[in-house]
Amino acid sequence: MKNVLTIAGSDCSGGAGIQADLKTFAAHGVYGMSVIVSVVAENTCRVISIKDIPPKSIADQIDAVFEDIRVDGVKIGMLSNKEQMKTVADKLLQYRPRGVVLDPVMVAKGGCALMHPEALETLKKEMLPRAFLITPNIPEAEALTGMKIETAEEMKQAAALLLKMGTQNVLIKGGHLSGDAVDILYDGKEFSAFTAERIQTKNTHGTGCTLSSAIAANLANGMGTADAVKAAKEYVTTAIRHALPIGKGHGPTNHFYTLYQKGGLRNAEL
Ligand SMILES: Nc1ncnc2c1ncn2[C@@H]1O[C@H](COP(=O)(O)OP(=O)(O)OP(=O)(O)O)[C@@H](O)[C@H]1O
Ligand SMILES: Cc1ncc(CO)c(N)n1
Repeated sequence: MKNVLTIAGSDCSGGAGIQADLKTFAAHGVYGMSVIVSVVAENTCRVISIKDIPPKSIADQIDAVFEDIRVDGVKIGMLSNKEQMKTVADKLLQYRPRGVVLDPVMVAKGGCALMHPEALETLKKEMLPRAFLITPNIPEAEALTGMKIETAEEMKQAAALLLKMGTQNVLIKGGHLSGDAVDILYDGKEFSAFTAERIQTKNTHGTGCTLSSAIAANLANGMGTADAVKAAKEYVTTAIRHALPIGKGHGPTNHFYTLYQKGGLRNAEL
């Protein structure tokens, strides 16, 4: 079995962050581990408070994992501030794990900032060059490039700019545009589009976390980059189509449906 680590924030309501990542890992048959960088008191409606974990504790958690266990893949989500980013970047340089998928989380669904805006430059300089693949949504790609992105052509231009910042692959997610949900992958040589029909639902809490974790798990399981993204896109589309009407706001993605279809769950009520 492959071992995959998520470095991200905790969502106590279970729909996004570390909790979404670990559920996604389990559904992909990989052994999940977690380094918590921030405790976010949030639910499907709002963020109540954010408690950042001190950099020393983040470094210790990363050491605890790497000194003992082979790490076959890493997903990085919410990083709240510059110091946390520098700490994680240093540890990535020290341990040099393969297949780092960086989801540059900036803002929660309801509009609450999960990253301090002044950390943007550190994200660009310290984190992007350490990533095998980054998965920004449209507003994140706009913040990172300074471009306005409204069309597939502009997504491609932004992806090319992001690649120049040092990451090896870029997947810009089109969830925030209208029409089909089209994500565009750029590996420095060619662009590939991954298209899914847009599902009419308000239950989209944790979609980005689900997608990036599924990609990290697929890469760890030995898939090539485009195949890993294709399979992850199919996974997240199914997880949104069958999203759970839990909570009063944006309900979470469903990590059980694919397993259930394959007969992998008994006595589950879906
Ligand atoms: N309504 C939808 N129907 C189908 N696919 C969707 C829908 N909304 C988002 N997606 C897809 O879900 C994935 C996550 O994209 P999205 O742009 O929502 O990420 P995000 O904004 O980072 O999510 P998060 O809420 O976790 O921060 C992408 O593959 C996107 O195309
Ligand atoms: C902890 C956490 N990470 C990421 C997101 C973005 O979905 C969120 N809402 N909460």
